[in-house]
Amino acid sequence: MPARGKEDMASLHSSGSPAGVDSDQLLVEANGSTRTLILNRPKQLNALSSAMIKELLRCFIAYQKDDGVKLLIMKGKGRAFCAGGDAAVGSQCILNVGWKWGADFFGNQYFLNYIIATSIKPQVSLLTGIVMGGGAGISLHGRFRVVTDKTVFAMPETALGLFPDVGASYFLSRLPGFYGEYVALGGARLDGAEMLACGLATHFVMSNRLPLLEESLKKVDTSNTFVVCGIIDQFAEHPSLKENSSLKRLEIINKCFSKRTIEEIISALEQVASNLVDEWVTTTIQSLRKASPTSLKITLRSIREGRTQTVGDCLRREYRMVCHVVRGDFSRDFFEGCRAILVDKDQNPKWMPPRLEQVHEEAVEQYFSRIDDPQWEDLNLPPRHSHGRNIESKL
Ligand SMILES: CC(C)(COP(=O)(O)OP(=O)(O)OC[C@H]1O[C@@H](n2cnc3c(N)ncnc32)[C@H](O)[C@@H]1OP(=O)(O)O)[C@@H](O)C(=O)NCCC(=O)NCCSC(=O)/C=C/c1ccc(O)cc1
Repeated sequence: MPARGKEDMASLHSSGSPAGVDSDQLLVEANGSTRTLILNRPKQLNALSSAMIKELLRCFIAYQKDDGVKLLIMKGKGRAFCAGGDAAVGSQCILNVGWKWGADFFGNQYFLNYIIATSIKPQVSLLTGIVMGGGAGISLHGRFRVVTDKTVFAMPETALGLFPDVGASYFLSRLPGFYGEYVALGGARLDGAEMLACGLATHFVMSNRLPLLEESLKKVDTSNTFVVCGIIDQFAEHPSLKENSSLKRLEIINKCFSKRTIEEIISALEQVASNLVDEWVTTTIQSLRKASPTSLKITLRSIREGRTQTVGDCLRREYRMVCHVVRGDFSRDFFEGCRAILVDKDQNPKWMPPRLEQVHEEAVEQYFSRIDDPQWEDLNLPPRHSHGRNIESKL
């Protein structure tokens, strides 16, 4: 993985396709001083390819220095905003080319997440439809996150043998109480109203009004966030939480997901289930039982560490973790998860080790260590000013 100490784009095109090839996967519309970036792989639910990540990075870096660009709008074509990194192609490339392909893919993606988190130009993401994994990474670090009545958000990586990355240990660990642990471990799906209430989203707009909002935003000629916020406010609504919303169970979530270990979390949930008939508790226990035991343990530690770290620290730590995952150093659950969920689609992954008690503390510890390879380097992120904690719960 090349160092990223400078915002140097030369290395970004060294290992992938030449600039311009696959460029239809990301469309860019210019209107005055706004740029609309459109993810354009609707058949794959806009899953992020290596080419898309490089092109997004090129755009973001160019816009930071371009006085003619004042506002960025990000959206997806079709029924999804973005269902994550392209794990189907990615896992095959890693198997065929080697783990360094994966390290390069994730290094570029996390660098993009960092540039977004520290961007001096405001970004408005129009999050309608599916927003998962890498899709959250390219939007939730930005200043404005607009959700709709059609938004379905999740960080489902523990079901895939991975862990919530793209800076999720930063943005999930800042949610109210232990809601972040709940969302990260069980891959729970949140709707637009829930995202707004917990602070992942900044605005809720009905999906049929998004085209009008977009037209208004395209006329913006300033980077002033108060002005941009004022425009979105004109379209925004304050939806109520559904009766079965997980946010109405925050007391239970805090009690159970604050436990020190996964085993204790599950046992606390089982205790609740024995005294309360609530489908939500049963579903939550089932999701945890179905996920990769290794993923669950490294995820819990990642979210806990993220609570006190900067976004850059979180991404650097996640990069170490993901390099161990793609090397298959301690477990090959990621490859098995991609096979079961995205390639063969039998939905029946065989995790190894299969049981929580077989994932020992020493194995978890190793995911947080440097990679034992003389050519490997930590993710090198340039010092930049973050626009800070912008997760504001409305509970
Ligand atoms: C619930 C979904 C989002 C929608 O379900 P659906 O409405 O029934 O639609 P389909 O599942 O039929 O999806 C339509 C198409 O999009 C494809 N797709 C849908 N998400 C994806 C997707 N993340 N990737 C690659 N094709 C996809 C999906 O395989 C399918 O392709 P095809 O069968 O050829 O029509 C479902 O597709 C789904 O669970 N997707 C996986 C979402 C997910 O776990 N995302 C976050 C984790 S992804 C991640 O962490 C990345 C890892 C990665 C690791 C290494 C790398 O090198 C690169 C990346």
